[in-house]
Amino acid sequence: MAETIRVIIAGPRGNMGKEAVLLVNRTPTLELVAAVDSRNEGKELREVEGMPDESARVYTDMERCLQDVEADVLIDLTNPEAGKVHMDLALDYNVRPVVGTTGFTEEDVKRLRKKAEDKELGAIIAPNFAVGAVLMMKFSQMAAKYFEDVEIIEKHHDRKLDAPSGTAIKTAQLISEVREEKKQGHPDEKEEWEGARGAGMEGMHIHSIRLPGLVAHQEVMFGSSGQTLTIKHDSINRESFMPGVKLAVETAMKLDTLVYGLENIME
Ligand SMILES: NC(=O)C1=CN([C@@H]2O[C@H](COP(=O)(O)OP(=O)(O)OC[C@H]3O[C@@H](n4cnc5c(N)ncnc54)[C@H](OP(=O)(O)O)[C@@H]3O)[C@@H](O)[C@H]2O)C=CC1
Ligand SMILES: O=C(O)C1=N[C@H](C(=O)O)C[C@H](O)C1
Repeated sequence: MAETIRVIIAGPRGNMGKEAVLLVNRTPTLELVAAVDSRNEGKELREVEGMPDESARVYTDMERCLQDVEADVLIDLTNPEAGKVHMDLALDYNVRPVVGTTGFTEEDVKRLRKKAEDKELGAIIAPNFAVGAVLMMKFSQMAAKYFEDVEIIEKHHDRKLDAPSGTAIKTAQLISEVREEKKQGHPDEKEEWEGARGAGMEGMHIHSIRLPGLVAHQEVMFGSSGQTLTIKHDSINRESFMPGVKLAVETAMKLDTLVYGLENIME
């Protein structure tokens, strides 16, 4: 039988954290050894409303948790500020971080990769754990070889803190690997209302929509003479992300570097 992976979850009451707790709870090869929350210090997780029957202790201080508990992997699903601090601390304490939290810059990723490699630890930052979303990004990268003009439209629930989404940024980065920089639209185009053309990266445009009722959705729309191509993905619940979280936790145990993006570990 495979060895059990000891997991800490940061953000267990959040939309994603809740699903991650259920994932670990139902997976025999994973063991929840602690949770890091912004409240509920010292409780057992099962005493926290909405949590399953897990005896793992809740900490409000990540460093204290890492000092007290023997763990293999930290799953972080919090917010950009906390996520960065947590990831650094996990590496300090030889715990492999699997981070779904978005809002990491390219500089953050570079610095953290160096730290993971210095410590010979696996680490994963995945802007999107949904397999379909990863395929949508890969297909968009393929399409970008044939279409120079592209607009990314990402749509999320209105509780989301960061814009553009981590997925939209990653999509633009993957496209930019195969596409020459190009200013799109009319050369004399002028934004009459600031923001009308969205955010920009190397001439690509990213539009962020936030509405109650949405979960996580993205369309990558390409256009050339006489045709458009739209590649679209929808996550209609947070369970959609969990197979990717499990894959990332298992893979982090075998790596000695930081991987940014699930496409790098999907067979
Ligand atoms: N990679 C992926 O596939 C996905 C990534 N995400 C990303 O994951 C992150 C979380 O998303 P989501 O679950 O929707 O957000 P939520 O706001 O629902 O959950 C975040 C949780 O983190 C808690 N938290 C905040 N600060 C700390 C801290 N310092 N220590 C411990 N817990 C803390 C919050 O507690 P409190 O409310 O008390 O502040 C809250 O319970 C976001 O960055 C989002 O973009 C989301 C979906 C998929
Ligand atoms: O905040 C979210 O909900 C999501 N965040 C990630 C992102 O920023 O891309 C992944 C997914 O889109 C859901």
